[in-house]
Amino acid sequence: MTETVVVRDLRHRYGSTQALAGMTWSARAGEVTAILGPNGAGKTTMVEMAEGLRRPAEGTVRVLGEDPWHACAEHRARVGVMLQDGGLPGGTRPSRLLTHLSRMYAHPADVPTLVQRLGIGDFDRTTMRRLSGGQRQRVALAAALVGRPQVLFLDEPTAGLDPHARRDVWSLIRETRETGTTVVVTTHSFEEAERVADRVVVVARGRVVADGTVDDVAGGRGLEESYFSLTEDVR
Ligand SMILES: Nc1ncnc2c1ncn2[C@@H]1O[C@H](COP(=O)(O)OP(=O)(O)OP(=O)(O)O)[C@@H](O)[C@H]1O
Repeated sequence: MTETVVVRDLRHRYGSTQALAGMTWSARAGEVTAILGPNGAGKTTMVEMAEGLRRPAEGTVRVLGEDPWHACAEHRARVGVMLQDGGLPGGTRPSRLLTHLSRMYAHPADVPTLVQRLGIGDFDRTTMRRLSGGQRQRVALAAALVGRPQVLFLDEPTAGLDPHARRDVWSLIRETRETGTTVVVTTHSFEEAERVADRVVVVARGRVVADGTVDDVAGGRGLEESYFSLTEDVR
């Protein structure tokens, strides 16, 4: 299987904080890779580098074979991004925004289908700024999917969602993987990792401390227990 996201020996400091201390992992096409790790472990910093939003001080990132920092518009159109804070304009209504975004792509997803799958129709007459956190989260996910990306980065996609919405998002993630997309999900939820991930990367203090299938990392004692022993010294 093709490795479509490759992170090699990434190092990065913010002043005296060593955010990344030699981070190495990769993700493959048609698989969901979950990145788990305590607050401050370096997940967001690393994902921002893979998205081309931040330039690594040292090390390399390749997404679909290219350096995301120097990538052209065509490359960026093949990568879907869902950020924690959404970054979506406040004055528009969800479907209008998604239709607008879909016109930026040559082969977009069908907006009414996305709206229906993510239950956006229930609040589609409300402007973005008046939506609840969970509703905004669903629109942010739809915005990441609308270009039918080959690589999809999801930063805590179900944080703050109710159980029904969480289940819908998980099935959408699995369906997206079935189309051959590489999905990279950062999460604090063991349940999420167990339900959607093919591979799990556990990070702590800017390094990978475990990497493999969910079963590999769980090591017969459950993902949660294994995670606590892997990251014990961090707190
Ligand atoms: N812009 C910044 N300036 C200074 N320090 C930063 C900046 N961004 C992150 N850091 C620090 O770098 C470290 C890694 O942060 P990062 O946000 O990458 O972690 P994370 O694993 O995504 O955490 P969380 O689970 O809380 O989202 C933390 O110690 C954080 O305080």
